Amino acid sequence: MITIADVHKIFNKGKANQVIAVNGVTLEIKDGEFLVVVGSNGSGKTTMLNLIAGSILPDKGAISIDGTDVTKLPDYKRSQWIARVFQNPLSGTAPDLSILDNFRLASLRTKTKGLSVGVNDAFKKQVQEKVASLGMGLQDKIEQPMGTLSGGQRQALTLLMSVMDSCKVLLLDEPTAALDPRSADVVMRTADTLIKEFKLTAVFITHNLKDAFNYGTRIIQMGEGVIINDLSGNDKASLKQNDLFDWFA
Ligand SMILES: Nc1ncnc2c1ncn2[C@@H]1O[C@H](COP(=O)(O)OP(=O)(O)OP(=O)(O)O)[C@@H](O)[C@H]1O
Repeated sequence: MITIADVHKIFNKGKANQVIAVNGVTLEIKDGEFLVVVGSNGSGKTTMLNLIAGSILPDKGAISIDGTDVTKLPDYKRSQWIARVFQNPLSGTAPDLSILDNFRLASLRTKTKGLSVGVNDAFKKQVQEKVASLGMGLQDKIEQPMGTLSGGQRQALTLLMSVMDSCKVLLLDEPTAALDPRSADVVMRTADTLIKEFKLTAVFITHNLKDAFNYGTRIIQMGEGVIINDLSGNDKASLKQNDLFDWFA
């Protein structure tokens, strides 16, 4: 469970260009919940994600993960719980290294989920099987440098690598924004499968209302640094796509 209690974030405090990016958000994200976050540009979505990840610290309020108060912990100390996939497919992988070596690096990061670290054939076979599960035909290219792959292929592999370790929380910041519709679809379906398979708690920021409608167990809308809509369970399931468009009217 992630608990966010009355969290505030102000940039350039006291200066002419002060921005209240997050203005007192209180939110409990349950274990296994797949939370979709929508909202207009500048409404505070990425700031909220950064606060959960620890890449920025709040000015006020508290954040805990699994009962541990992480409010003052920097991001590298929160990485035992949290994996993150960014909008830019170039983030998160080493372009000059092969797919296989990128998996080796990822498996060294923490204790792995179902993959033993190694340089042997067994490790290679395990990586090939994992990569084959994406259905992108990349299992025959695992010796190829990561930088030679398309954005969609890289993003799908980044997802796979990010959930291999013992993380419980997956943060997705517009992971498909730079992808063509077909690749975006593959990446979203991969994310959905991995979230369910590893019983992850996920927070997914998107401007794509179709994805916001199709994925997730709960949806919130942010506006001017606060939560202005919050639907889960049957309320999320019975939401119509047009209702979602109306949120932005
Ligand atoms: N490092 C920063 N320094 C100053 N202002 C910032 C910083 N980061 C974010 N802001 C401001 O905080 C507000 C919220 O930004 P944030 O990126 O969280 O919004 P967002 O909802 O993710 O927007 P978008 O949909 O455009 O990505 C914006 O006004 C933004 O300009």
